[in-house]
Amino acid sequence: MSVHLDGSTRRGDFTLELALDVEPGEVVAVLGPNGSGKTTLVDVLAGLTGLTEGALSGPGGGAGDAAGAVGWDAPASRTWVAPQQRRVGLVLADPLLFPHLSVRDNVAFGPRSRGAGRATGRRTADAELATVGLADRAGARPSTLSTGQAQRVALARALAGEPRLLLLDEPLSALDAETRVTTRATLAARLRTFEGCTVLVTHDPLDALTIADRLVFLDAGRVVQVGTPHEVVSRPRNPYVARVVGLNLWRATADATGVVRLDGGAAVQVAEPPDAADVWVTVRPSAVALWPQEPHGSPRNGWRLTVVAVELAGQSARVSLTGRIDLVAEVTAASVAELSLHPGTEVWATVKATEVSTYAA
Ligand SMILES: Nc1ncnc2c1ncn2[C@@H]1O[C@H](COP(=O)(O)OP(=O)(O)OP(=O)(O)O)[C@@H](O)[C@H]1O
Repeated sequence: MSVHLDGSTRRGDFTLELALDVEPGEVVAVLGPNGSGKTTLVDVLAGLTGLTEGALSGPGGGAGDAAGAVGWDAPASRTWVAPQQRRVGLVLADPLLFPHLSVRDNVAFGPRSRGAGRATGRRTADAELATVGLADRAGARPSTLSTGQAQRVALARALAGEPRLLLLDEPLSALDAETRVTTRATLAARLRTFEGCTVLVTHDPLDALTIADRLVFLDAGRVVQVGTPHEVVSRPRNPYVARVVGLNLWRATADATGVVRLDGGAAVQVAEPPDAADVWVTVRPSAVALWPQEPHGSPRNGWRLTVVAVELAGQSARVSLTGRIDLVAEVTAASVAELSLHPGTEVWATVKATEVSTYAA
């Protein structure tokens, strides 16, 4: 049974207002800048914060009403289901394992607190630990686990309680880069067989793109874009979303002759005239070429711009430029040296018309 939220809540001056559906078996990733309301959303779903308006419904708590949705929170009708009755599993950045219990007893805690006997609780725990590759650490104390193992135990503990809604709030953010890769893979594999609803809050686009079926972007307490990873990557509709997926994005208007003019004035040559007047324009950073002087030759878009920042990552670099337009270019590390790219350097940036994509805004 799905989770359905359509409502708002207030925290001080901040208002979170959104509609969100999560289907069984679906993983929805929630992304957004700091302070956009991601944790507030998790708190609302978990029952730690109440709605001020609207309604939230989720799967029924007992085995018998598993097929039906029940109202979890609706201030107008004074409906309120307490957090412990919502069948919600929660995993945070900190695994928060009980230090005095073995790994097995940590994981058995969920089923035991729902009334399972000692033997059943331990059997459930062992089965869950096996699914996250930790069957051999069942007897260990949490203090002897690596950070990645501890987080996998936290996931097993949340799932051993057979939640209908699993909330993962930055579950990988405290891990180092290498551990993050392996833990992400374990998480993705485990979630593929989880039949309940999952909401994953993350700052990392890679988590969202590799684990989630659908992405929801929040900004200032509102949803700014929803889509599958493919839709979001190919057609961002918000500057924050474009930054996350690493694309240059502008709003623009197209006239009857097909000339595309960016908000801010610069005209852009495109290969195919857009089929709408109001459009989004995108350019991949790797499609931007940088030159010391104005290049001559094939028709292309060219602007004289000033370097604002250079970020090196391995053999490539992202170069932020400003001037007639703001643009990010991705060039080789060798070009950074050849063109002496550093804040203040003036360069020519060019983009072929065939590398400019447009779609209706
Ligand atoms: N208890 C509170 N009282 C008043 N305001 C709050 C409270 N908790 C959060 N806020 C405000 O609500 C807004 C949203 O916070 P929230 O923690 O949901 O954002 P977030 O997207 O999770 O941010 P981050 O990525 O930094 O964790 C912020 O402006 C924050 O200052």
